[in-house]
Amino acid sequence: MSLQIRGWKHVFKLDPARSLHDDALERVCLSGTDAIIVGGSSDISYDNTVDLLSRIRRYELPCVLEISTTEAIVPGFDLYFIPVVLNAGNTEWITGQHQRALRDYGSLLRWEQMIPEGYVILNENCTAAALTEADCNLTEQDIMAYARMADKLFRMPIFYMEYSGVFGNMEWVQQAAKVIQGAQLFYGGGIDSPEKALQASAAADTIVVGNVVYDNLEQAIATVAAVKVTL
Ligand SMILES: CC(C)=CCC/C(C)=C/CC/C(C)=C/CC/C(C)=C/CC/C(C)=C/CC/C(C)=C/CC/C(C)=C/COP(=O)(O)OP(=O)(O)O
Ligand SMILES: O=P(O)(O)OC[C@@H](O)CO
Ligand SMILES: [Mg+2]
Repeated sequence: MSLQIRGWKHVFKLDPARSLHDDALERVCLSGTDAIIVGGSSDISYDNTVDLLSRIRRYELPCVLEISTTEAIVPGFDLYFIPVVLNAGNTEWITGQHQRALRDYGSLLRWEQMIPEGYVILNENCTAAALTEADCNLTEQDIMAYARMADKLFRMPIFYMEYSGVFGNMEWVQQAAKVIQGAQLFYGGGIDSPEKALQASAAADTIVVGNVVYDNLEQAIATVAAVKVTL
């Protein structure tokens, strides 16, 4: 299993607050996806995160925690993604919680496991937009500025275009891919078929597939083969 995120084309995002039968989890973990991200924007607890991690650990694939609350930072993940919501209206989600976490635990961290994500939330109706009070009323130029901010100004390893719940504007994703150089472009939101997976994968480096795992498992599994060439 590879922890080099650079090579990841497809990842599933599983939500500790939602239930997934063992058989479904097995199909997800054996699907050929590059990694599992554990994360969500509401009702995430230490207990439901530990539970999901231990179930995923039956399988040999990378497992990443996308931190959404300090109360649910569970040891034992391969990597930790740390969202920084660049278009958050409330600075708690840009530096506020991060500063307090670093103040309290900064000297104990294994930095090689911590990967910051420059997030831009683009679906104004998603839970994360409400939580972070994100300004989603953005033009293409605004978004490209955020892409450059993540990539060139802050040199973040990941720029994440987050449309959680709806399929986004692929032209904007393509434009972002053109303006960033060092950062890896993650796209997530509304991928619920192989066709959409292919479209998103043509624009972004890594696609993130979430809700469809819970809504239509067959379609979710089919997104993997759509973007990953098996030799
Ligand atoms: C053992 C160990 C590793 C110790 C580490 C110690 C430690 C404390 C390290 C801290 C390092 C650090 C700086 C942490 C940051 C702390 C923190 C809480 C930061 C805030 C992160 C943040 C901005 C969260 C916002 C929420 C967010 C953007 C979530 C994104 C994911 C998302 C949109 C998921 C989809 O959610 P879903 O619920 O599915 O939503 P829908 O309803 O739309 O489907
Ligand atoms: O749940 P969906 O809409 O697939 O989005 C995936 C992911 O980007 C959510 O953080
Ligand atoms: Mg979701």
